[in-house]
Formats: sequence, structure tokens, C-alpha cells
Amino acid sequence: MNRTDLRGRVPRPAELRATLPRAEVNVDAALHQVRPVVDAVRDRGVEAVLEYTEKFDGVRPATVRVPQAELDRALAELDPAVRAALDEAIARARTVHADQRRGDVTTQVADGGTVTERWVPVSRVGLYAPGGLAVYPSSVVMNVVPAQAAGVGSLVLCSPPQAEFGGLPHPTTLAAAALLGVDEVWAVGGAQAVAVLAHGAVDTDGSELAPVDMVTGPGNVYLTAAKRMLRGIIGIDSEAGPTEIAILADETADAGHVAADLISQAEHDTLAASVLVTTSEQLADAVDAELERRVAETKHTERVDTALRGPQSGTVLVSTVDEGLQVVDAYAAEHLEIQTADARDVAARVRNAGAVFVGPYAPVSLGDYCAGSNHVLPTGGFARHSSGLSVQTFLRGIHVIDYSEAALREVAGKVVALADAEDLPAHGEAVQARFEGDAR
Ligand SMILES: NC(=O)c1ccc[n+]([C@@H]2O[C@H](COP(=O)([O-])OP(=O)(O)OC[C@H]3O[C@@H](n4cnc5c(N)ncnc54)[C@H](O)[C@@H]3O)[C@@H](O)[C@H]2O)c1
Ligand SMILES: N[C@H](CO)Cc1c[nH]c[nH+]1
Ligand SMILES: [Zn+2]
Repeated sequence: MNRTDLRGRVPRPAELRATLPRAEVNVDAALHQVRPVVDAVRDRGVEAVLEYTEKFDGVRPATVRVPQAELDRALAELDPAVRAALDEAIARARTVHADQRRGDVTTQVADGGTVTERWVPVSRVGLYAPGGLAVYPSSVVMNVVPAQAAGVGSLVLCSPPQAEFGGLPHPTTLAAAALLGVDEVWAVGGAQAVAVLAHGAVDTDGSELAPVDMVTGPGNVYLTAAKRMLRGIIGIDSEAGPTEIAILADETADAGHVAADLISQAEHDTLAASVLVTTSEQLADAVDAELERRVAETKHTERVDTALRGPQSGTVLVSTVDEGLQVVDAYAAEHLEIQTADARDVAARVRNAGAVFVGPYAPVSLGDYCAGSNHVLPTGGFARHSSGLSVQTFLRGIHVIDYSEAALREVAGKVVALADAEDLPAHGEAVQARFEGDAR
């Protein structure tokens, strides 16, 4: 991998961000490419969806909505070992996400005056499970579990149709939806999926594809561009693009484990990013040697090799673990592994990451499937300001203001003073109107 030596001269965060490896995921360029797709789906509905599906996915499904019989069939034919693994992943994710649900909070502000924050689920949500270079039944779990735990009443899952499965999404994706109790699945991917979720359409059999209020889920640059473009018509979660792993390691780390973990995420995409930040040049050399051997032996050698050689991947040498923390905080990785002595203490000091994996027995692959945590996480540095999917993503906090006459009277003068200070006197008059008979 490329090497950057920052030993003894770690620059300030803004400069550091420019120095670190990062993918050129050009969402702006993709915006131009997906605009005609989004506009055509808005104007011509399913006819346009199917045209673009044929163009990009090489297949034309009979209907966009997957028939219930296909969901039942996929579940009945699911390999028992995969079913057991999905059951475990679902159970652990449900346990973790159930604990995230917030209760309503009422605050007594004055005698007779309360403000309540009431948490209300989004009514109808579109969830996306990718299906281009790889298929992602695990992303079905990671989208559906928090949405259900939040109490979202109506869910639709979209995933690209696969030519080898006759225009249906991958059977394991369908089986995962069935296991989770999702019965509305649409065979559509990429920008056309986001567009039809946002605008709705009429399916080829005359049934309604009802629009949603929000779209969540990871995907490639076209999906991300469409989400960015349609934001406002729909709500979206944080951008979750090409996968990233950063590993902060010292001389105590095992080079074989570090290399295996870097490869595991490079396997997703040629644009995936694998970054090692280390205090040990010896470890960096050993990891490079391990990569050489392991990349040749892994199944997706070409994809992994391209990702690891890309400008978005590399090794950064630092003098101390503290400097390493500055580097990984500036980078704000989707996944950050801490493989140092005192890994727990170091992990507790991380400020910016989508998820932190502590010590030698918490590889990112565990979080991808079975830790119970969510794997739809912010990429591209979005972890500096955004979180991954959680129950909170699907809830809106509504403030409920309840004041008695006496409580309003007590604060009326303050409202009037602030309204006058902003030269918005009608605001003050709206309060005074309630007390017009009062002596001043
Ligand atoms: N951050 C996360 O939480 C997370 C989780 C899982 C996967 N991922 C990432 O999601 C991505 C999945 O990407 P993918 O491509 O495998 O699947 P995808 O489902 O996102 O994209 C496939 C779709 O892209 C569309 N498409 C393909 N070429 C196009 C073109 N030239 N113009 C317009 N649209 C086009 C097609 O319609 C197709 O249905 C990977 O980068 C992976 O790393 C991220
Ligand atoms: N690492 C991906 C992004 O967090 C999620 C995933 C799904 N399947 C395997 N990995
Ligand atoms: Zn992964």
C-alpha cells in the first residue's frame, strides 16, 4: 500500500484531511448522470423504471413489486445454515436496537407550563439493500431491524433485480425480507429505486407503488447521488457509500489479522478504502508482506488489489498512539479498529468514527453480520457529523408546548420585549391579545 510518513510532524486537522488517503467518489459528477433517470421516473413512472433497469441491470422484471409467492419460495428454499445465521444476526440486532428506543420526556418549565418531546416514527420508509458487485441480505437486516424497533408502520424494501434470477432480487435478500416480516419488496436498484420511492408510480399490473417519506440504506455513487438530489421530497439517512476501514495499530498487533481485516473491506468495491495508521514501521512492513500473500489467495483478488493500490488506501506512520488518534479523528472512518496495547482506553478517546472495534477479537466482519451493532455507517468523513442507522434515524421528536393562562401571563412581557427587539411586534400582540382586559 502507499505509505505516508507523518512521524513527528502531524499537521493540523484541516491540513491533515487533505494529506490522508481518501477515495475520489465524485458524487457531483454522478448527480449529472442520474438527473435524467430521476426526471424520467418522475415523469413517466414504471415505464422509465423498467427502461433504466434493462439498461443498468440487464433484465426487465414483469412487475416492480415482487409477488408474495416469490418471498415465500425464497424462504422455503433458504439454506438452513444461512437461515440459522440470519436468525442469529436478527436476534442480536433486535436486542441492541430495542435498547435504543427513547421514551417521551416532559419538562416542567414553569407552574402550569410544560414542554414534552414526543418521539413519533416516520410513517412510510423505503429501505435499500445493494445488489451490484455483491448482494447484501445482511443490509436488509440492518435497515429493517431499527425501522421496526422505531415502530415504522409501513416498510418497502428495494434491491436490484438479478438477471440470473429472472429479474428478482437475490433469493437470500428475499428470504431475509420474509424472515423479518417485510412483505413489500420492489425489484429496482440504483437511482431509479430512489426516484420511484420518492415519487411513487403505478406498477405494470395496475397496482400502486405508493411513495415513501424517507429512504435509507447504503449503495454506490449513483444511489448516493439520487438520495442527495431527492432530499427534501424525501428524508434520507447519512450518506453510506463505498466501505472504509481504518486500523490504528502499534507493535503489539498481529500483522496477519491486520492484513485480513484490510482485505475484508477492500473486497466490497474497487473504491473501498483500507487505511493502516501505525506507530510501528516493522508492523507496516509485515502487513505489506501479509497483504502480498493473502491478496493473491483471496477470491476477489482483482477487486481487492485495485482497492488496496488506489489513492484511497495506504499506510500512515506516526510517532505515538496519541498522534495516531489525531490522524484517525481527522480521517473519521466508517469503521475504526483499535489494535494497540490498552485498546479499550485508546478506543474511549476516539472522537470521530462510524463504529469502533476494540482489540484483537472485534474485527469489522463481526460488526458486518453478527455483533448486534448496525453496519449502515457514514463514509467519506461524514462520521465527523453524522451517525449510522439506529432506531433514532426513524423517529422524529415533536415538541408539545402546553401552557396555562397563568403560565403565559407570567412570561408575556418577555415575549413582547423579544418580539419588539426583532421588530416583529405582531408576535408580541398575539400574546397581548389574550390579556387585553388586564391592568398594565
Ligand atoms: N456504508 C455502508 O453501510 C455499506 C454497507 C453495504 C455496502 N456498502 C457499499 O455499497 C456499495 C454497493 O454498490 P453496488 O454497486 O455493489 O450495488 P448498488 O445496489 O448500490 O448499485 C447497483 C445499481 O447501480 C445502478 N447502476 C450501475 N451502473 C450505473 C450507471 N452507469 N449509471 C447509473 N446507475 C448505474 C444499477 O441500477 C444497479 O441496480 C459498495 O460501494 C459497498 O461498499 C456500504
Ligand atoms: N462492511 C459493509 C459496510 O459497513 C457492510 C457489509 C455487508 N456485508 C458485508 N459487509
Ligand atoms: Zn463488509
